[in-house]
Amino acid sequence: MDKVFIEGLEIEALIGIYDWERRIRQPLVFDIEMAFDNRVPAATDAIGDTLNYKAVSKRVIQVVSESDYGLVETLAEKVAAVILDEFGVRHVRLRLSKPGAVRGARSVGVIIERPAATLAG
Ligand SMILES: Nc1nc2c(c(=O)[nH]1)N=C([C@H](O)[C@@H](O)CO)CN2
Repeated sequence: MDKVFIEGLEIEALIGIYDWERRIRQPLVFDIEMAFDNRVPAATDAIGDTLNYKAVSKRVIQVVSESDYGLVETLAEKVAAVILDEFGVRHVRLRLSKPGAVRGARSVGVIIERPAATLAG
């Protein structure tokens, strides 16, 4: 399956389980891979036929900027759900990095893969 990806999308967020983290905003970095059949936009050369990575990026920035969670797991799940629900994506792989969270580590975080919910019946 083809993919559309967004790499290294840095967004400041209110995130963390400790008191000091509730008082600041911290940088998060998103790497997102979305399954999409790119043959149609390749044939038409029309932006309207694409999974528009700029539109997805803008929506992710909005969701993350307005979010307020303790765990990166919770935020990753929320962002994945928005991509699947609002952009008609059938499968998403999302890596959420929290650089600087652990001294000595370049980064920490989570990687999740979620298929779109299949309809019963
Ligand atoms: N699996 C996780 N472990 C930790 C998280 C998290 O969100 N998921 N968060 C923290 C703290 O907020 C940390 O980032 C502060 O340095 C610790 N472990």
